[in-house]
Amino acid sequence: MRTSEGFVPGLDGVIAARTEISFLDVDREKIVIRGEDLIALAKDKTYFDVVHLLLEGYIPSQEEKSSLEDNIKGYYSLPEDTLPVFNLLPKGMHPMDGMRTVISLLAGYDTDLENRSNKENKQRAYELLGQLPFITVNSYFATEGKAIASSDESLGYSANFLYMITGKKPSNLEVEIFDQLLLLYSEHEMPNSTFASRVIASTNADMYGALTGAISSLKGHLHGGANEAVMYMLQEVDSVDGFEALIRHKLQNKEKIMGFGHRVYMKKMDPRATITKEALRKLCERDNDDTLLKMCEAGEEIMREEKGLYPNLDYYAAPVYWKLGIPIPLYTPIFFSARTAGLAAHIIEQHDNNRIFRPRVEYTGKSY
Ligand SMILES: CC(=O)SCCNC(=O)CCNC(=O)[C@H](O)C(C)(C)COP(=O)(O)OP(=O)(O)OC[C@H]1O[C@@H](n2cnc3c(N)ncnc32)[C@H](O)[C@@H]1OP(=O)(O)O
Ligand SMILES: O=C([O-])CC(=O)C(=O)O
Repeated sequence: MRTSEGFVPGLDGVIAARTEISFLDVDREKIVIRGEDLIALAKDKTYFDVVHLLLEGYIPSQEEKSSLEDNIKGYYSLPEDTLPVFNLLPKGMHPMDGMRTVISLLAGYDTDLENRSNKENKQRAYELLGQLPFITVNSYFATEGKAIASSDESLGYSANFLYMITGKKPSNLEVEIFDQLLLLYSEHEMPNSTFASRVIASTNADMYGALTGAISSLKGHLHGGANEAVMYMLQEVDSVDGFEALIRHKLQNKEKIMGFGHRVYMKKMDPRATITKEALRKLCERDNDDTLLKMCEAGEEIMREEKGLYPNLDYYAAPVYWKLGIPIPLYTPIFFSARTAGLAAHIIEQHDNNRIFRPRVEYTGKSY
């Protein structure tokens, strides 16, 4: 819908940036990242392949990937004097708000904060990616009143991330599935959070500021917060019949069902959801219990029949997180942590070729 003055509610379909980073090619069911298809990459590449692709522009060789992992491992911990801030986070605060606070604080530890060069920005992004598992997990633990967890540097990035969350050495299957989730969440063109970060970066604000804006955006239930909402909904019942009745009841009450619909995919399945559905199937097989899969499939069926709507990534990601033993308040923080690779690429691109965002309005106020 475009009004006579050119106003498009929600900027639906409006082109807001020229980018070399990514594009959703819905017709060809591809999520194009610097010329590669994320959906194809999800089958045989890892999160760090995509981190390298996003920040360096190409899929790394095995050697380049190992050196990237080693480099990022060097940033697993935070400056010692930032640690007390975790204890100051109020109990019961959502960890997304804790993360927003800690990332904001890190700006004060950047000795070259006003440097927006491509090289310096990339270095910042790598340091943050190294620090994010610590920030994510401990923002949750602190707000739960639990002791700070430390990293295990003998483990790979995804294995360590999962280990810090659960306190158990994860199996190969668990690491593979968790890494694939990080990869799938890493970048998605111009969602609200990416737009928010580019708008902030366009004032020449620093990366920490742009990322804290993105965290705030991503927390909302219409965006990243949906994965937590999906799991709370699944927990309301414990059977396929119960879930069907719940969804029908919500639809009758004209409630939105979390995990369905998407501004760009609209009446099509998010291709990432097909992959997470498969991951859920594997975890259900491992547990010899397919209740969660059957519940989700029943919800999918009702939404297709009643609304012509399909799952987005968050719908099947939620039960996958659950099966991996991850507490629900960490679902959106993990999304943000993975997405920092894509967000950083966008912030860097904005800084490298900037014009401040400053749109106009259609005035509907009192006459003057
Ligand atoms: C990884 C991610 O961040 S993906 C997004 C995660 N968010 C969610 O899962 C939240 C649920 N989904 C939604 O709220 C929406 O589909 C959004 C926010 C994702 C997209 O919003 P928009 O593009 O503005 O679509 P909009 O909300 O206008 O929906 C269009 C129509 O479909 C309906 N609709 C859209 N999503 C849903 C839903 N999940 N449940 C029920 N109805 C829905 C709307 O009510 C509207 O119906 P109407 O035309 O009769 O009024
Ligand atoms: O693209 C969007 O609007 C939301 C989304 O799926 C994502 O950020 O992964």
